[in-house]
Amino acid sequence: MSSENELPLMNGLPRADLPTDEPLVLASGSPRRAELLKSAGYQFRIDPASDNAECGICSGDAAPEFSARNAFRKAEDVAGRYESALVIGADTVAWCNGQILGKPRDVDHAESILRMLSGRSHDVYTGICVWSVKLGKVVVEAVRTELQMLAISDAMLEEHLDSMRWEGKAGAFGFQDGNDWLKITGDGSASNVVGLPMERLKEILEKFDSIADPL
Ligand SMILES: Cc1cn([C@H]2C[C@H](O)[C@@H](COP(=O)(O)OP(=O)(O)OP(=O)(O)O)O2)c(=O)[nH]c1=O
Repeated sequence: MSSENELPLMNGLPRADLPTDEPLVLASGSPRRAELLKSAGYQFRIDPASDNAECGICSGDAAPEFSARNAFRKAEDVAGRYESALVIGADTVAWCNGQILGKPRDVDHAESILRMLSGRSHDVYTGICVWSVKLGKVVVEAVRTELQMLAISDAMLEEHLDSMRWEGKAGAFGFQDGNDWLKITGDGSASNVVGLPMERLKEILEKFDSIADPL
């Protein structure tokens, strides 16, 4: 087990009964999402969406719409593989100063993202899509968590970049990595920052029949 899995935010995660008898499928290759679902006690299989299911960042996109759209597209891609499945798609981005900050392309990109976030308040949005193939119904939305990044010194930045903990993570940081320069402000969800809003997922599953839209 990695140290990421031992963080308190992975404990006591809420879980709901599924709204249909379909098998639960996580349409994501993110190890964090799998860990969150597993820690909450869900039984599921992992079947990541194809890389081309996601659309890239276009100018004018805002993070809530962008993350919800990509969560939908990932779920749609995977739902097409099943006769019966309750598919969860998700997409996480940081949002600062009107810019969407996704996963860094390389270390230079990670550095420029972190220099932008340093000392600033910003948001993390996770788009979530729950798709019932059998019912032909879907819920798609975006959940926001507000964070404050303290000013990071050059030495802290260098240590973080050298550690490679930025890799594959939106905003070039892992909240779960326990950096003391990152704080959630307000009552936002930590699991949302790490890739799946577990509290909202529980509500979506509980209310699925009444809130899901027909496809
Ligand atoms: C902000 C933040 C993001 N992340 C991760 C969650 C996601 O894995 C990743 C954002 O990339 P995503 O494109 O949302 O997901 P992914 O590429 O990892 O997986 P898939 O497309 O198959 O669903 O950043 C953290 O682990 N910690 C954090 O604090």
